[in-house]
Amino acid sequence: VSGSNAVGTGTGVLGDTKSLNTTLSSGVYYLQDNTRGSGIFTYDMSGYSFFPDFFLPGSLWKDSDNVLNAAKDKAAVDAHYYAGVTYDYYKNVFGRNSYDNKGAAIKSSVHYSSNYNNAFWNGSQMVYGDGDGTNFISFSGGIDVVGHELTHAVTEKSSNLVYQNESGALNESLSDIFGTLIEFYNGKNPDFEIGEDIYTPGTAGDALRSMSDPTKYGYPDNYSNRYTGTSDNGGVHTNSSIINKAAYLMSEGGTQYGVTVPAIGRDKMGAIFYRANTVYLTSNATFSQARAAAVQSAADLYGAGSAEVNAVNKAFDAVGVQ
Ligand SMILES: O=C(O)[C@H](CCc1ccccc1)CC1(C(=O)N[C@@H](Cc2c[nH]c3ccccc23)C(=O)O)CCCC1
Ligand SMILES: [Ca+2]
Ligand SMILES: [Ca+2]
Ligand SMILES: [Zn+2]
Repeated sequence: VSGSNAVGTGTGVLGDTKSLNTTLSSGVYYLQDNTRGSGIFTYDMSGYSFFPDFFLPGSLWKDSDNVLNAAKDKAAVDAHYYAGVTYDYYKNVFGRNSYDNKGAAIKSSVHYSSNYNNAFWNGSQMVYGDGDGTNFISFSGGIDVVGHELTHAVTEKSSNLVYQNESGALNESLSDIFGTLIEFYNGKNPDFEIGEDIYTPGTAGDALRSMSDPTKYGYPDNYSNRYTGTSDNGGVHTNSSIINKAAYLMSEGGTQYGVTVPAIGRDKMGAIFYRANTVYLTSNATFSQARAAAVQSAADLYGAGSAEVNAVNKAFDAVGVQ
């Protein structure tokens, strides 16, 4: 909508208060943030569940008084706010202006379908379900989930890794890696777990995946244990854990299968994977090619004989990827 910039307040999925960039138009406030790129727009799908995709994005979220503290507001508040944090991360850390580096408008829809236990990037926008309330709560309540989804858009505009088999697992891992780095950038209860804030509200301390110990949830932490079947596009959400573990080891250090990896920290790990995604990886990249891309990226950034290059090699050794 066309109108004037406003700042509202809202309550998020976890009950936390945050300020929101909104737009005032004809006496109505909209979740339209004009301060970032071509804007961040958050829409309402109202739980409509009959062929919902046909109705995306839904209607631009409107509010009467710029105070979004009702129960149905929470998912919209977090989708809007965390999209802004994700925009800020890519802009401030890598100088990237939105997911296309050309300031593309960022669109999110919440209350997708009914009891929808997932979230996704559909090629044009982010879409969030509310969960069934037992297995999941509203997916936009997880900043690592929001960062994960928007990173699919970054990857699409960069390496464009094909969403199946090893390239698909790399695609998935990049989304978990940057979803996590965005969670650390935001600074609230950051961890190397995925989806912990929106998974099983009745159970504390669990998550969808763990980058620090994928085996906690039955996922592989080495190439020899990779899934080679066809479900989930060839196990893209399973084999991603192998690369996730390598990224974790690079960042935090550690030893597995007799290989010790020295820590280089989150920021350098992020810089290496960002350069790999935007400069070296091609759409059909294998895990082995990802190792080469990460090594080359580290060499470009820190020098051929650097401790960073050594850490990258050791990390991929530790997960059995040559
Ligand atoms: O973006 C993605 O990779 C996932 C998108 C999945 C999807 C793809 C196509 C159409 C609909 C949904 C969504 C997320 C995901 O990892 N989903 C996993 C785990 C999962 C979420 N809800 C589930 C319900 C049942 C089983 C598994 C799941 C999956 O779809 O496998 C990413 C972060 C959290 C949710
Ligand atoms: Ca997390
Ligand atoms: Ca839980
Ligand atoms: Zn994903």
